[in-house]
Amino acid sequence: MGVAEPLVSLRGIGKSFANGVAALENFDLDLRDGEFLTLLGPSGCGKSTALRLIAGLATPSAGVIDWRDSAAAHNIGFVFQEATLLPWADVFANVYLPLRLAGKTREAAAPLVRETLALVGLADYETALPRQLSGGMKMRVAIARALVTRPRLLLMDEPFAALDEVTRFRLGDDLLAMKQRLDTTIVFVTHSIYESVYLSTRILALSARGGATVDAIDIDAAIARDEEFRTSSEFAQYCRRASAALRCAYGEELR
Ligand SMILES: Nc1ncnc2c1ncn2[C@@H]1O[C@H](COP(=O)(O)OP(=O)(O)OP(=O)(O)O)[C@@H](O)[C@H]1O
Repeated sequence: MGVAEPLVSLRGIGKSFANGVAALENFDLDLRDGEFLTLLGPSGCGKSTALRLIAGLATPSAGVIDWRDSAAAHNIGFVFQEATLLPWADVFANVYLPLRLAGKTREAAAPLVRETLALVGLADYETALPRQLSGGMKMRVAIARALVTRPRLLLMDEPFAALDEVTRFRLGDDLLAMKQRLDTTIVFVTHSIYESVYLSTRILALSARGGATVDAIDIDAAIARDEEFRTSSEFAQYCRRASAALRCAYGEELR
């Protein structure tokens, strides 16, 4: 992958709350089109706040968010740690929801909903209710719901944190396949160094206070993300660097 133009640029972003907490101070980010960017950092360093600002769910107290393509700004997928499905609605209805809100009829939306369910491996579960699904399957529905509008940008806030490790690995692999198929840019938040190295093309390690970037780690996008990579010395080296960056991000709190 060549050097791509930023999809969105954040410049000098500050975000303070009424209680006096400054979640972000002078935060800069150029999100490259097509990248898989992971924000890694201590609890409370402002990762979720950065996602919410990019999504337009919150407004910055300072700084500028500049979109190269305004259409991309208005079609963003968001996946949270909880799948947050409508419990009374079946899988089809949950995935159809964003299209329904956009005014599409069920008939018109059906091909896209079905294609998206197939993409996440749930083609046979259209009529299942959320309570009949495992945690991993619920998360697949949440991802399908986020992707059904074919957003250029997908924001994911610790989406796999509540899942067991094997499910996490599978979902990670499938997410990469979906990303490639749909050509989606992803910003991902995790506390897992291994997950960040395995999935990302770039990791930003953010400091405990104000979200300053303590390290930006580019991970060769050409590397195939598979078991061979997971057990390679290259993977171990990237993990060591990310781990050092995270220790640095915790700064004095660790001392
Ligand atoms: N609506 C709010 N009002 C007041 N303070 C807030 C609000 N939202 C976030 N904060 C504070 O801003 C700081 C950053 O929060 P944020 O959720 O962005 O961190 P995070 O890095 O995502 O944390 P975690 O890894 O624990 O999810 C925290 O100190 C948090 O308590």
